[in-house]
Amino acid sequence: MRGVIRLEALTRSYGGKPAVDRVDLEVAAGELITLVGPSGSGKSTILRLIAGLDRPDSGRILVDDVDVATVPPPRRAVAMVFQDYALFPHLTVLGNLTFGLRVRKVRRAEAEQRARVAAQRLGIDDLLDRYPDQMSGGQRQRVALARALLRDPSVYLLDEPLASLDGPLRFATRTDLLALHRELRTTTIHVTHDQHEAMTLGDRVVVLADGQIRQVGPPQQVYDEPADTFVAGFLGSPPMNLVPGGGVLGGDATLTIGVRPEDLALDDAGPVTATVEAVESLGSEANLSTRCPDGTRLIVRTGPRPGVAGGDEVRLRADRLHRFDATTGRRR
Ligand SMILES: Nc1ncnc2c1ncn2[C@@H]1O[C@H](COP(=O)(O)OP(=O)(O)OP(=O)(O)O)[C@@H](O)[C@H]1O
Repeated sequence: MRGVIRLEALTRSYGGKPAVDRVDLEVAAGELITLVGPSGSGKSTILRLIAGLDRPDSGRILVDDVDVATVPPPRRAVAMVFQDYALFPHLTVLGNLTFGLRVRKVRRAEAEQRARVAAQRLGIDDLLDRYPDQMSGGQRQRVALARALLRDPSVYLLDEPLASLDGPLRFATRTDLLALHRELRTTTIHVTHDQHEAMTLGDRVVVLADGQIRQVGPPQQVYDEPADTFVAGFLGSPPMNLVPGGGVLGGDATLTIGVRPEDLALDDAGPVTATVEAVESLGSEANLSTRCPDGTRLIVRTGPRPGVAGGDEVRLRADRLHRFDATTGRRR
């Protein structure tokens, strides 16, 4: 089926250290999947292996049920978009968009017609005569996306395509990406280390650490039921409070107890006593940094204007706890 990707025990090492370590993953036709993980966790390497820009040491990559090992990069049914656009500086937007079509012997008039349609879709049809250095980062990224669109691939591979955009533009482009995917339903693998993108963009999210998959699932599920303490600490900002042994949150030495900042509340009848060390006000909400008598630090998310200040003693209630094995870190 068009757009199905299967990775089987995919492995790639550099200098004896695995960058991608026995990764198994199946991406369904039409799915938008997000790879997240800290810097160096192997996200880009996975994309480069699928695109054929690098070769695995072992394992298989199947695109549309075909083992792509012997298929050279230009003939793979994938289009990759990088963070740094990789546009030709000496060509106009129209030139950049039609270049690949012309190489594939599409006639000029048809190539230009198709380029105009793609440009319209991404809202850059008034920029066709500009050169890359006459555009903003956001506009260049749209050109890169339009160019990927023109390849009509089975699979899009997006490597942090929004990373160089900021603020409202990043939000707008993210929304556009989602709309585009809803319309085209082309299988997309999207790499990011941005929390918001991980939570909002994908049908499923894949959390990577040290080249290995830690968890795969719908974003909300991964957030609500992290498979281990790494995933628990990685998704969420501020991250989940993790207390080895449970301490003030109860539990025992075989457990690490986790509680998300938003699951802690100020409550005069709450069982946990703590001292406020700092209040970080974010306008729509506030984060309190608190410390318990046994030294445990707990971050608490409250609404705006929590009515407490540094030095105040408060009582806390935990509404939802997560239990992890103290030794393995796995969810229990
Ligand atoms: N060409 C290469 N030569 C040597 N080591 C490499 C090469 N490419 C990647 N690595 C190493 O492989 C590991 C994974 O790198 P990769 O770029 O896939 O991580 P990433 O998760 O995409 O990181 P980032 O978020 O920083 O882009 C890192 O330790 C990196 O240093």
